[in-house]
Amino acid sequence: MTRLIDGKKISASEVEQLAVDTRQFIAESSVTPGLAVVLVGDDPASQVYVRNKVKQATAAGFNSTEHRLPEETGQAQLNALVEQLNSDPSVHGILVQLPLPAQLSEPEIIRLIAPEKDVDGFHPQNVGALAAGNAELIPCTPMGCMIMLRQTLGDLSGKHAVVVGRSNIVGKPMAALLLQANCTVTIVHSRSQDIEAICRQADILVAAVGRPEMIRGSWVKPGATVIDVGINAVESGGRRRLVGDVAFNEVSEVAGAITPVPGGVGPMTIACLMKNTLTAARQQISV
Ligand SMILES: NC(=O)C1=CN([C@@H]2O[C@H](COP(=O)(O)OP(=O)(O)OC[C@H]3O[C@@H](n4cnc5c(N)ncnc54)[C@H](OP(=O)(O)O)[C@@H]3O)[C@@H](O)[C@H]2O)C=CC1
Ligand SMILES: Nc1nc(=O)c2c([nH]1)NC[C@@H]1CN(c3ccc(C(=O)N[C@@H](CCC(=O)O)C(=O)O)cc3)C=[N+]21
Ligand SMILES: [Mg+2]
Repeated sequence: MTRLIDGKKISASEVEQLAVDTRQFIAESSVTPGLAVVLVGDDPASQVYVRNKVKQATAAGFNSTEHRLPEETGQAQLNALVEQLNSDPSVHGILVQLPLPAQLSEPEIIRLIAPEKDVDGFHPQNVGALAAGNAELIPCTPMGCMIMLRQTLGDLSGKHAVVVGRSNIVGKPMAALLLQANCTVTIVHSRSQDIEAICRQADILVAAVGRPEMIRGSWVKPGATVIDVGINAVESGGRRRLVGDVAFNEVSEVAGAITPVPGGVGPMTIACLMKNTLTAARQQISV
């Protein structure tokens, strides 16, 4: 029988522990961690994530603020907001929801965020620290995947991990964390050849592609652990629903353990954002 990795449940227990740690932090420091989420435009999916983030931040005992800017916002205007948040001592974590509208530069805004407040872990300084194996602020989605993998498998040493996708926000940091955990890591992407055969070698298969149900049952080694990062909205029978990058029904007949969509990686991402916010607050008050 395949084991379901319940991200909703694991994230709830992470947030519960975090609320305890936060209460203690506030008692000792008299500082309440603050998270600022910036949303440019009105992408409906982003609005869902932002709402979930603000809700979880409140549950963890943080102050949280939401900054909504119109779709046609210019770079100078967004830069000014980030600079204001950088210099606001009540804000310990800043998250700018991606992707940004086309007229705005993502690299420019990511570089502008104060590295110690970069709770996404996307600033070049934090990316460098991750590559060197000494990061404090680790990208939330890969961190959430690692928590689920450790809970499922324990020590990951020597396992062959295959990551499908090489984005800066998921694939690359995921591969870095798996390497740090002593896995043998293979990354495949849109130019790779014979992806199926490579996936079939994986003890750990992480799909972060953005293609609905691309990974089929025949691509998976019996007993493998499968982590599905994909969040894809599809229409079926006139209804909109979410599916992952993994064909869940097929793959769950082969895999040893698998994450569902929804209820897998998504809630873990938000729990890890909260963990990073507390980490950031700790670092900022200790200087
Ligand atoms: N659950 C969560 O918390 C989160 C979920 N997501 C979801 O995860 C998925 C991936 O997100 P993200 O990393 O931002 O996506 P990107 O679009 O930035 O990257 C997708 C990656 O997949 C590769 N790819 C695309 N098509 C294929 C193919 N046919 N075969 C092999 N590789 C392919 C691309 O290759 P190339 O580089 O060559 O173009 C690229 O590296 C999306 O569904 C997204 O919604 C994202 C973030 C958080
Ligand atoms: N700067 C930045 N950082 C991000 O971390 C970031 C981002 N931009 N842009 C978009 C992606 C996507 N993302 C998700 C977060 C939570 C869920 C989530 O909570 N999903 C739930 C519910 C989903 C639903 O019902 O819509 C689930 O999978 O069960 C999904 C996706 C973070 N991202
Ligand atoms: Mg992207």
